[in-house]
Amino acid sequence: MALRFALIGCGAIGTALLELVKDDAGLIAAAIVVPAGSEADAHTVAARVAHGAQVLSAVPADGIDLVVEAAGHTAIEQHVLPALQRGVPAIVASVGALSAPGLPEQLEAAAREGGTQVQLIAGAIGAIDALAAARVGGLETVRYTGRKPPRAWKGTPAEEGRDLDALGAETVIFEGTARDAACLFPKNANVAATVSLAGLGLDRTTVRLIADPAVTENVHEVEAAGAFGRFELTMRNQPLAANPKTSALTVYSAVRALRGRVAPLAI
Ligand SMILES: NC(=O)C1=CN([C@@H]2O[C@H](COP(=O)(O)OP(=O)(O)OC[C@H]3O[C@@H](n4cnc5c(N)ncnc54)[C@H](OP(=O)(O)O)[C@@H]3O)[C@@H](O)[C@H]2O)C=CC1
Ligand SMILES: O=C([O-])CC(=O)C(=O)O
Repeated sequence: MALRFALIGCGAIGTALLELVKDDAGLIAAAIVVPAGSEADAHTVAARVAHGAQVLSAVPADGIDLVVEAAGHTAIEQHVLPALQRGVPAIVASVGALSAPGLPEQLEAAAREGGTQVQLIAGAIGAIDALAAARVGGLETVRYTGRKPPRAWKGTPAEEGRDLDALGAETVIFEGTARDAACLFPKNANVAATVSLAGLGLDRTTVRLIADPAVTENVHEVEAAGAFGRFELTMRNQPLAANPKTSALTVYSAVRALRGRVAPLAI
């Protein structure tokens, strides 16, 4: 039987995800959940790539096997927690939401109450498997650097005291913990939270965020060292045309997680 999923958020990630899975026999987009007042755009997307999906402002109480969150930090408390409590598993892209004190514990409690599980996807970053495995042996340092073109930092605290359009050279816009990065840059530093949750935690992972007029990609670097040895990872991700803050790889990561729920052999 096909898996009926509810997609939360129908922006750059959500729309691209629906396009990619529209012909998957094992997956049915049963519902698209968007904020009240934003239904019109979601109906247009549904008519194109998700026939039969209901457009709603909450996850339906029945008939949903899985929720896929691609909306933003607020959607975790609003939609993911109640779904988990009802026993519906969840795939989450807005990993930075877990920087809010208490939210990881609330997610765990909700999943336990519902006898289910919440899966945090790797999203725009790689080597999360290696990092999480390395943690078993003990990690010493984990450093993450996120570098994006200036336009990707529009609408964030990076604009305070500087004109992003006038940057002539790379500029460090944040240095600190993964927790503060994820909290201050909710649409740009989910990856910082993901790296930290897989590795040394939100308060011991050091983060630098850079606006760089010399790059066109979203460049993510991780340096990790511990009992396992060390690794250096560089990702040069293509941003989505629909949202320059978001890498296309995030969509593919969500699709991979979704397909992994029904594939007879998953990798
Ligand atoms: N893990 C990772 O590597 C990455 C994670 N992300 C996460 O994914 C999120 C979505 O990214 P992207 O698609 O590019 O963003 P967009 O802004 O393009 O789309 C967000 C969509 O979610 C909707 N939305 C916002 N809040 C809610 C809510 N509480 N409930 C339901 N729908 C909601 C928006 O509706 P409206 O337009 O009406 O506000 C919009 O349809 C980011 O905010 C970020 O948290 C992003 C990139 C990488
Ligand atoms: O998509 C990316 O390149 C990373 C991103 O926005 C995030 O970590 O929130």
